[in-house]
Amino acid sequence: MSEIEHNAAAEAGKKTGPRPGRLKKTVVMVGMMGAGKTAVGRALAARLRAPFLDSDHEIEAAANMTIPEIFARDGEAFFRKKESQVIARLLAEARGVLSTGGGAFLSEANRDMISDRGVSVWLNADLDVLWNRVRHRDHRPLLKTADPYETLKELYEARVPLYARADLVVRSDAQTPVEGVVDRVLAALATRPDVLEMEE
Ligand SMILES: Nc1ncnc2c1ncn2[C@@H]1O[C@H](COP(=O)(O)OP(=O)(O)OP(=O)(O)O)[C@@H](O)[C@H]1O
Ligand SMILES: O=C(O)C1=C[C@@H](O)[C@@H](O)[C@H](O)C1
Ligand SMILES: [Mg+2]
Repeated sequence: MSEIEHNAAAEAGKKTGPRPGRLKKTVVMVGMMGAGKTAVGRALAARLRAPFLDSDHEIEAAANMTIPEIFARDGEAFFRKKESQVIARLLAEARGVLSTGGGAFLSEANRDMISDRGVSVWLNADLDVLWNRVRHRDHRPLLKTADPYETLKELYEARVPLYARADLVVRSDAQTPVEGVVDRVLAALATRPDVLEMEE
């Protein structure tokens, strides 16, 4: 068999292997800002042909304000209340992929809702990777401090033990493109027939 034929056969073989099928629970992406919850969640939903939901986006749409505007006008506690309400609504409404905001999984009530109706996936990235992804953007109000790197580091260190309570952990590193991280999430979900049916 020529190399081209061999590659074609390998491709065809891949297509006949088990493929992701129906979602039985909502896949909930959790983790730090910049981990890729939105980018990976959207691409994962497309691969699963499932609805994509993003709690930050839904909060902004419902308030007709941006997240920095909500923090500035109403404060973080108000934002967190809205975030919990939106997550409850999205978990009840659709079965799909739900990307949360970076602080959503810190609340015990949110974690309980998520584990009742979904499966949580922590996208875990090293601090320097997170920093490189968030440093040039200014739409994250918690990083509007005199030393945003230090703030990100403090948030990271305080939050890691809580993110670690997620059902599944997937690495989101600097070398792996979004679709590669999606492959890792799918591989993790393939170990959970209670969440994702696989099709021959
Ligand atoms: N694996 C990756 N490879 C390259 N770029 C990535 C990867 N994952 C995320 N990014 C980029 O990093 C930036 C931050 O990603 P994203 O907005 O998805 O993070 P997030 O976890 O949703 O953050 P937040 O909690 O603030 O909503 C985006 O510009 C995104 O395209
Ligand atoms: O990490 C956080 O606490 C946040 C992350 C973003 O997704 C937004 O939800 C908001 O900027 C707060
Ligand atoms: Mg996001």
